[in-house]
Amino acid sequence: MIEIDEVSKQFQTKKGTVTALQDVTLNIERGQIFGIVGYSGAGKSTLIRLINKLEKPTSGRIIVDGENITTLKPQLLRKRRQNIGMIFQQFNLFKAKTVADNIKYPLKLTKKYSQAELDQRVDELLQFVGLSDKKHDYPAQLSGGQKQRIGIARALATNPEILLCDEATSALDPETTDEILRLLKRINQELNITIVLITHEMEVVKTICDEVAVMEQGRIVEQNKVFDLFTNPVHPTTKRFVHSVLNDHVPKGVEPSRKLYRFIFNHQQILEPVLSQIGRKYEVDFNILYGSITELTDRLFGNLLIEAVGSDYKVQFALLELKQYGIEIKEVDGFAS
Ligand SMILES: Nc1ncnc2c1ncn2[C@@H]1O[C@H](COP(=O)(O)OP(=O)(O)OP(=O)(O)O)[C@@H](O)[C@H]1O
Repeated sequence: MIEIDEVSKQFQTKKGTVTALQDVTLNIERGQIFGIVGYSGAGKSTLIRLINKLEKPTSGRIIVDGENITTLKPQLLRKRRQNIGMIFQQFNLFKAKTVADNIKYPLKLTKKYSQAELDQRVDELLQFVGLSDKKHDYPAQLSGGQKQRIGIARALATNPEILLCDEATSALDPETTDEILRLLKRINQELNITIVLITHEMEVVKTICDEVAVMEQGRIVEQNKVFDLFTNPVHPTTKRFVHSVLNDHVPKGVEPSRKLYRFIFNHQQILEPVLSQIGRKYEVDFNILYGSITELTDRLFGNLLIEAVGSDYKVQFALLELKQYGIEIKEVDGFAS
């Protein structure tokens, strides 16, 4: 649905040329919630702003719904933009307009609707985001979460097929963040809208994304389905992001001389008491030092830090048999992982 093809973007500044994006290629399929994660300055905002041509690429092509938007004439571009809604970290509501007028704004630009139709659409959207009672309020009378709901209602007004979210929950507390993420999930599932979101918070990716690209210094350093990226991160930056939410560190006070392993397993094995069975068979005690079971895109992901106590060769046999159950086992060498 969205193809970003070898896109680079440079900004000319007083201090010289800044390269914000370098040869970025990305394919975002219809119906997905696609996350783009990276630290500050990685190029996320620039990338998302290219999708609705708020920025123009220096080179490369951006194809949305089969159409090259990089070469679109202004009039057609205005029309195509109605198909792409956008929400922002700071909500970007018009302070002097009521909630209803904020939501009507993009519809009025199209000049296609009667007053009665505008009012009906506002009512529908307010009901969808759960704020029907705020219709005549001004943004200053709303909480952050409510402002973002209105931002979302406004972005959905023209019935877009794509919703771009620029750090949409970064200004919100964790509870409100959860509410907004649940609303985004509903938008994706009930309205079948493809969502592209940028964030520096891996928790957001973990909660709602299907697929994710990790950015660093203007490049995509890794891209994968969320489950695969969390269970098997490859690039050091991805590992740092993943570790930030999985808390899979070695607890303080564990001496480096002990035999430690990281066990990674999925839903199937969680149900089976393989660890105790195999431990008994080979006279190996498995001590769980740290464990987490995380839900990722509706699948469970188990991650245990385990000490194996037993003679070396029996431990090796036990580990071999555990691997046959599909458990991935990594030796934790000097606690570096
Ligand atoms: N309009 C601009 N003019 C000059 N440089 C820019 C401009 N926009 C972005 N940049 C630079 O491009 C690089 C990428 O910025 P961008 O805002 O896309 O990153 P980001 O990952 O979204 O970071 P943040 O989360 O801090 O916004 C940075 O070095 C930034 O300073």
